[in-house]
Amino acid sequence: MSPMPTDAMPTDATPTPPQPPTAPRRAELATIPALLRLLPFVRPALPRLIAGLFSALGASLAALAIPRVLQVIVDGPLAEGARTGDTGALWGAVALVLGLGLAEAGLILARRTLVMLPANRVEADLRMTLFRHLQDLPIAFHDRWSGGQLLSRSMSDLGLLRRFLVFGQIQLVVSCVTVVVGIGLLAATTGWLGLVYLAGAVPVSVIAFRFARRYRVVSRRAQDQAGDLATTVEESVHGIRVLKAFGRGRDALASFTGQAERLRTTELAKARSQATVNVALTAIPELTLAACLVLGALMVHQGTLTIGALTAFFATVAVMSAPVVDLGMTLSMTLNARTAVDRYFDVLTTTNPLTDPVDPVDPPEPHGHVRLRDVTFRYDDATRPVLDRVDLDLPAGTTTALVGLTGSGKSTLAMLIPRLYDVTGGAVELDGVDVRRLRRTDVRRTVAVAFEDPTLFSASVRDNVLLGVDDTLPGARKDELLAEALDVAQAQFTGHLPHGVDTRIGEEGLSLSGGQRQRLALARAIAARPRVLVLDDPLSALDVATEERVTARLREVLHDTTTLVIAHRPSTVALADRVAVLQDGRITAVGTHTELLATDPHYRYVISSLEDDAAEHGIGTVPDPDPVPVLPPDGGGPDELGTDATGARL
Ligand SMILES: Nc1ncnc2c1ncn2[C@@H]1O[C@H](COP(=O)(O)OP(=O)(O)OP(=O)(O)O)[C@@H](O)[C@H]1O
Repeated sequence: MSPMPTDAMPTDATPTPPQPPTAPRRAELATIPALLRLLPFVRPALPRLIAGLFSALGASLAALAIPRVLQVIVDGPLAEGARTGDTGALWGAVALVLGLGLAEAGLILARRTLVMLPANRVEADLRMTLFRHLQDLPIAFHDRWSGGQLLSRSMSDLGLLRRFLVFGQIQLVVSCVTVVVGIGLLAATTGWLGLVYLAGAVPVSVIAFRFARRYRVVSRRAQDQAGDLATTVEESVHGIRVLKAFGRGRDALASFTGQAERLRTTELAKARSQATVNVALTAIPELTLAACLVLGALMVHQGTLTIGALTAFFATVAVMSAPVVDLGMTLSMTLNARTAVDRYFDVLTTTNPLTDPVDPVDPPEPHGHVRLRDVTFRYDDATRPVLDRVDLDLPAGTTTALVGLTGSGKSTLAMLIPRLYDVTGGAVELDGVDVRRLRRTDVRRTVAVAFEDPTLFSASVRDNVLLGVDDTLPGARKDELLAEALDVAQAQFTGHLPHGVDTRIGEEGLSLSGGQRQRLALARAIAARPRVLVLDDPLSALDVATEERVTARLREVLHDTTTLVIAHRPSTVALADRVAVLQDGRITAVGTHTELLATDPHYRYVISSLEDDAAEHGIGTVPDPDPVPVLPPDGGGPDELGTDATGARL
């Protein structure tokens, strides 16, 4: 996830100016083509949605037929009854009106029933597709996109789309049909009166068009701001310990309040725009109606219109008034849905450059030989490469420690091996095959990683540790792997958890200490029984005694596994057969710890600074067989990585 936005951590309570959305955006389509992008998802639900649409149209036509029947009643049986006192024919007409009313109610019920279920299905499909795509997208994508933006796109935007499918789209079509048919009927049956009413449609259309243009912009802004706000909530909850420890709760609150205020302002602008259009859409038809009342009365008086026709005119206008008054709401729902579609497809159309090859190579019998050939790597938004023509050979079954100053690119190099990023030059090879020519599943079956910052999921210890284990293995074998991995990682504490290895841990489960979490992450990497193991400083949170026990057990089990261990503590170097030194993006030396101490001043310098750190924190160091004086590299001035000659960070 992207780093905390600057306005999430202000130094004072002054509201910061509106920020651009943290997520990239693309060129926009017009509303209808934009909404049609949903078609592949909506297609399975189309029969029911179309049936729902016809039900709604039927209900609308039944409503429009009632005024026609009223006209017939008023001009026929009612006028006849008033003259002759015979009301027999009236009851038949009343029964017809009742029948039409019941038909309208029944069709509305049918519409709701038909549309509700498929719309929920479409929403679920959209959500699952997005989640699958997010899982597939490379880390580089997640570096750029904030969590809140992805959360709001997969939750609130899809909720908007469901509401549009259930109500908005049908209402839009039905409103248009009702208004067009209604105006046609009025013009056909009442002549001038109908045309005067039609004249009111001109300002209504202009206002609706202008509203749509304005509302689209503000709707997009609101949905983006909601995503940014969700990011701030996520980061504040995630970083609650830091905020509390540094007493920055008030600042976080001020920042959150600023963002929430901006969202409120945008929502108010939305509501104001909608209210204005609603007033216009209510007032214009009412004014037109008043004019029609005067004209209608005159026409009846002149005998050019019957009372029945005038009654039917007003009854028809009553049926049409609801869609016209609701037009503002229907339009805003449509535009919100359109924004949601844009935001959804912003993510879904992001292509993954890190895909399986068209013609993958079947992996050879895995031995675990890793080779980085002339590897260059530059992050997308960086100006210069982190790794520059790196050559590193990790023979099968060997353990290599990677050592370098902070920021020298160790973690980056480690992430290239399981192909979490693709090299920008050169190649990473597994048993002689470029990892880009292998299926990603084959690469990740061969390579397992334990990161320094261990992520545990809201699941049992068992599920967390067996995450990388083949699902098809028999239960007894999985139990064996679990027990061995927990033993190697010295995670015996899991036996004392309330439900042992079935205890739920992670965000929604039991909280564990940093060292306990690290040991489970290490156990997870070991349980996968990979041919290649990448350990990114996996022991940093352990105390000296535990680290020693873990190191001893790791040495036993790693004897036939190719291991690259990133060492931030001198004692971690003890795990390795040999050490590779990373400096200024290049591997500058490879050898045993003793050889490098004797021959490589930069290595001595790095080890010395690691030892200083370790001493400061009271943790283990590598027993030095032959102490060598530490020389500062390159004359001892502060280097570009921000350390001084003593290795202290500046
Ligand atoms: N996602 C990213 N996007 C852009 N630059 C990045 C990204 N991740 C790391 N970097 C940059 O790449 C360089 C190397 O980072 P890396 O984490 O690989 O170093 P490291 O040697 O593992 O550091 P440390 O010892 O502190 O963990 C740093 O300058 C860092 O700022």
